[in-house]
Amino acid sequence: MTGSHVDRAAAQDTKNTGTGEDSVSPQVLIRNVLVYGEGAPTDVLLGDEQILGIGTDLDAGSDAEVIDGAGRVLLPGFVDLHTHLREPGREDTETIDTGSAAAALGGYTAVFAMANTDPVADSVVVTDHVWRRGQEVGLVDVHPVGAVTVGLAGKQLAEMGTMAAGVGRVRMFSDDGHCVYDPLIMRRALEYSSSLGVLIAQHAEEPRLTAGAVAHEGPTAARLGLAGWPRAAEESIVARDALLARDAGARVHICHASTAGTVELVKWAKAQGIPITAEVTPHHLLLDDSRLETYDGVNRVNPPLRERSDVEALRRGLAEGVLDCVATDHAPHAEQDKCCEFSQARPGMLGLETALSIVVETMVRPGLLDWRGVAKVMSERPAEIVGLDDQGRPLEVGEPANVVLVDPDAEWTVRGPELASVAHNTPYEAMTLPGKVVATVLRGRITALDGTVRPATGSGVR
Ligand SMILES: NC(=O)N[C@@H](CC(=O)O)C(=O)O
Ligand SMILES: [Zn+2]
Repeated sequence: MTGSHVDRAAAQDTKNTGTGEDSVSPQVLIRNVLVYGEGAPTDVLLGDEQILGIGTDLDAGSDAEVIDGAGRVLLPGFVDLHTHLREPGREDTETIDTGSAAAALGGYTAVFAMANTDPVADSVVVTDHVWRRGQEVGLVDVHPVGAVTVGLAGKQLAEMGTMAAGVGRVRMFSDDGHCVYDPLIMRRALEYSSSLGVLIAQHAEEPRLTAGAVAHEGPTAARLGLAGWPRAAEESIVARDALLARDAGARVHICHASTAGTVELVKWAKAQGIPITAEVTPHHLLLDDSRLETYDGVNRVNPPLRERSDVEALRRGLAEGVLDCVATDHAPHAEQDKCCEFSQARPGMLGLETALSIVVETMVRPGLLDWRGVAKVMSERPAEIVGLDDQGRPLEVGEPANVVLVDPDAEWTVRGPELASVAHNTPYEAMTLPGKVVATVLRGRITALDGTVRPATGSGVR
């Protein structure tokens, strides 16, 4: 049994024996905070399930932990639709424990753990394990993503229905890391997903166009002698899948949009009424392929860092709502898999603990998003896209007590070894970034405060 369950049982006892106001058990009082960064400072009182009160001079009683919210912004807890936690299989790079810690420190109250583990999450045994382990750790809701095809091999549909019906209630399926390339398989997956009420998330990469590719196809890769990944490899699949979704009457979600053309295609598809959604990663909002000059493997990622014009288009697309949300594509890799020659380095970079700061740097500071906009792209839209009704909810009395407290003015310097992940492959090493998560609260329980994780009692988190 997890600590949070124990806490809830204790709170339940209080409810049963207490009287009147005492019967509610407040856990956390945040004083003088700007809700969504707007209006006048107010107090927010969180119970073990719900937001109990928003107003001035709230009285929490002696049980509650008080957090100073002055100068800080309160948002709904973040939801990440794209996280690689590497358990089972590569626990030398990340585990559900360490990844959950990174998520809590990054302000997340729910993450979606991608299926490219070993064994692949193509069966209910694996997806239920991921969910259960996440609940035991108790720092963030770890929703398993199921594979679309058996072994991510693209040949045969996985048992999506069984995974959706399991304890882990899989809501999203993806072969991420691989594209569901065969259009017939993709069409069947979309048809099946719409009858199950689940979502297919596509890693859009036309594999014949990217064979051997390690970097964005452009002048930089040409000069550095790196094999190029053309924009068309992504865009052709985005266009194809929009059309397949239209015909199937199914929703499709585009993982890690990286080109200006993808933004245009998603915009076009939405204008046709096609139920398409898309995410963008923090690294594609900040970094471009000039990073490759050093041949440092830390900058290798799929899809690759593009050109400045793509970065600008992605920012605009996110600001305008063409791109729906930010997803980290947190992808831990071992030192030995990153330090080698650029072309040999594994693609992927850490993202959970730095996502908010990159969004502040690329979207808030330039005036492209206000804090309500940040709540939309990091909490509300991702929760809506996967149909989570307990996350990304408005900060109102009676809504779930899943929140993140942000210091918009704090600056911090990123040091890979200080991050909670087992692996250290952050592309922001030694960079000073704006905006810091002060506290994360999941169902009224503080999971991270002032840069320290608060393990649930008995969770076994190290
Ligand atoms: N993004 C990456 O470069 N790598 C991801 C897979 C993926 O998201 O495509 C990984 O699992 O390492
Ligand atoms: Zn991917």
